[in-house]
Amino acid sequence: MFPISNIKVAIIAGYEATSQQICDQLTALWGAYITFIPMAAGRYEESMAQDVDLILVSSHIIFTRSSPAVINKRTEVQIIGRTLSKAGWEKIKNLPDGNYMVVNDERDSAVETISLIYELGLRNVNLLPCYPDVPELPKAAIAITPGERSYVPSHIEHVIDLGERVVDISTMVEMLTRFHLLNHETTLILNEYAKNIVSRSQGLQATMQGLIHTKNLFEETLNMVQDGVVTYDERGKITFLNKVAEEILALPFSRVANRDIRLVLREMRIDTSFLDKDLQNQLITIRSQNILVNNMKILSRGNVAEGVITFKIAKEVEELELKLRTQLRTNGHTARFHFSDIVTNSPLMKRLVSRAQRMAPNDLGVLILGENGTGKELFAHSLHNASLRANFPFVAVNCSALPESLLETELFGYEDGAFTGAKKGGKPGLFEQAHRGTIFLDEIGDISPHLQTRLLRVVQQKEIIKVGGTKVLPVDVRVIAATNRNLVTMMKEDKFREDLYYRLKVLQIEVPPLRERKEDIPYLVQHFLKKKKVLAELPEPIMAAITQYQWPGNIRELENTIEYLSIMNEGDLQIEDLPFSIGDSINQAASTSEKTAPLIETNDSSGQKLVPADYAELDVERLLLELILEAKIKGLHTGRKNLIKLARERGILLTESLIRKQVDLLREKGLVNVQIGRAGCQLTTRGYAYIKNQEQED
Ligand SMILES: Nc1ncnc2c1ncn2[C@@H]1O[C@H](COP(=O)(O)OP(=O)(O)OP(=O)(O)O)[C@@H](O)[C@H]1O
Repeated sequence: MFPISNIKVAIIAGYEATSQQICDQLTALWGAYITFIPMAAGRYEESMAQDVDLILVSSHIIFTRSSPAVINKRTEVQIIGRTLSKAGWEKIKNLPDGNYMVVNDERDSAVETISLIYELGLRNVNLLPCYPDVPELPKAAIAITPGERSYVPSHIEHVIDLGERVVDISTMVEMLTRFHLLNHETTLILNEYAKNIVSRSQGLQATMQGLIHTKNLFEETLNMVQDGVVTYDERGKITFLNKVAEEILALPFSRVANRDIRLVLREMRIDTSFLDKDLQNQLITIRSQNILVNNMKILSRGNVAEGVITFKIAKEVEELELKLRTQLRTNGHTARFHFSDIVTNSPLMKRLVSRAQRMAPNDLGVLILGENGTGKELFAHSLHNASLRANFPFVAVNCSALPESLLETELFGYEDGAFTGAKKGGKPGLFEQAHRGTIFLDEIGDISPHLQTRLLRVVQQKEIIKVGGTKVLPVDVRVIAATNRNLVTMMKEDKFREDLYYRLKVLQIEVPPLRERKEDIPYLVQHFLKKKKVLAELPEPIMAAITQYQWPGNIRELENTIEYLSIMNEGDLQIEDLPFSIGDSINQAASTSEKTAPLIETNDSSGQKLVPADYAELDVERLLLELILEAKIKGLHTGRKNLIKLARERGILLTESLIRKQVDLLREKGLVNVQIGRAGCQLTTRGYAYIKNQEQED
């Protein structure tokens, strides 16, 4: 354990009694911070033998009397300034003109007291020194003495006792500053003390108050910081500990103030090697707690470095990180599905689900293969939710959705200033955001060779380097990848890295297409109808058509079809209400067996006869522009499917290929804009004008 106070100060005065008296005064004020050792002038050696941090001498005279040989050159020496108490000063401050003897235990002390009284402002009196072996007693009827009544000549009847001289404020401030003890608490003590003494240096006191205020403000601010902060000076002496640092080290600042930082840490069995360099976030152990430590040197005075150490409790950082990750999960990085969401009636699929359930708690990578829309993502979500990482983020990335450079910065993040326009402070990548969770790399077969190489590093070494950075960041992420492409063929064609393939496919799941598990179709239809809550079941002919269809878009296509039928439903669903592709394929199947059958010729729900449009008679250009406008007004997507549906409502049958061709022509004429993706086509200003003109002509 540390002693109550580690700072030792020797007090040397002409007489032991005087040094004891000064010692008592100072101990009463600062005993909690400093140990004072009283010494008589004749016993310097003894005091020097003690390893003290400072020697306080009662006057210049005592200092010059001591033999230089006995003054330890390394120990600092400070002269004690003394003054009068307010009560003592009150007794003399209005004395009338005249002679007064000033009595003390020795000549030097008497002279000192005289100069003090003059300095404090009593100038109208004539003060004469008087001490035990004075050659000639001064001619005065009144004696003034600072607590040394016993030396007053016996014939003097009128004695003014000023009381013991007291240590001046400036001496206290100098001593406290030397030991970095000037803080809020010590300032309060100083202020109280100042009320009862006459200060010899009023100006200095005011300046000091200002400095103390600034310092207190600074320290209060550091006490509000949530990290532990320790500062030390160029000699390695501790100059400040904020409250958090006191808690982490379980040490009050007063016990370590001005002590060597290395010694203090070593006494606590803390590895001090971090003090030799500037470092960030090194993990050390303090009192069985994992602490992240930062050490920074500050060149504030010439070339000598002072230092600042900050401590963070690693658990708190982890908790914060966890909070951030929980937040991330609520911000979208979360797995929505569980194995129980996989609807199936196929023995093949049931076996697959049970295999996947066994893979889930294992931390190995999983490669999911299968055509588009077969449910690969559903499996990835379910694997994560059934794993030990379920409480951490699930980050899904579609590798084919972004251009290479963007995908790279999304995945790995970038450092501050990595490229023009890079966000200040850099950006964390998705791998970082998935830390302790799972990253799902969908369409992995679409990534470039360069990214394949970068990915290999993460999968192999579990570490990333940000774009434009050099720092290696460890990440703890499980990788689940999926693709509809044939990676084995791609490897043979040198389009996919073999080492990456084998790393990814430690565990493999192959989701069969819907046409290979037809028994799932009615089951899934029922499931999606229930979800839509519009229809209880589908009419038999539609159900038959759906079961017959090959479903190239698999479950996604089936789900969309059910959604489409729910919208189309007006109580009497017909086969022609099926999306064109399905109806088309059924008809194609029919036409191969019955070559004479018309493309589509039936009644729709309104009893209107639908026939393929006679395009020669139709202003297809105008029709399409109107349909696009109508879709826009109805808030529908302007894709081909909706345009076909709207045309049907007008009793006109359009084919997808006709629409595609026609839209191309309209675009060339500047009447429509075609946007890539799901945005579909939009009328241009010219397109609107065209319709308007046509209407006017009509
Ligand atoms: N067995 C199933 N039970 C219920 N819904 C399913 C099932 N399989 C797939 N789905 C649904 O079908 C849609 C497509 O599934 P998912 O996105 O998982 O397929 P995918 O194979 O990842 O597709 P892609 O390769 O195009 O990314 C989703 O809405 C999903 O919820």
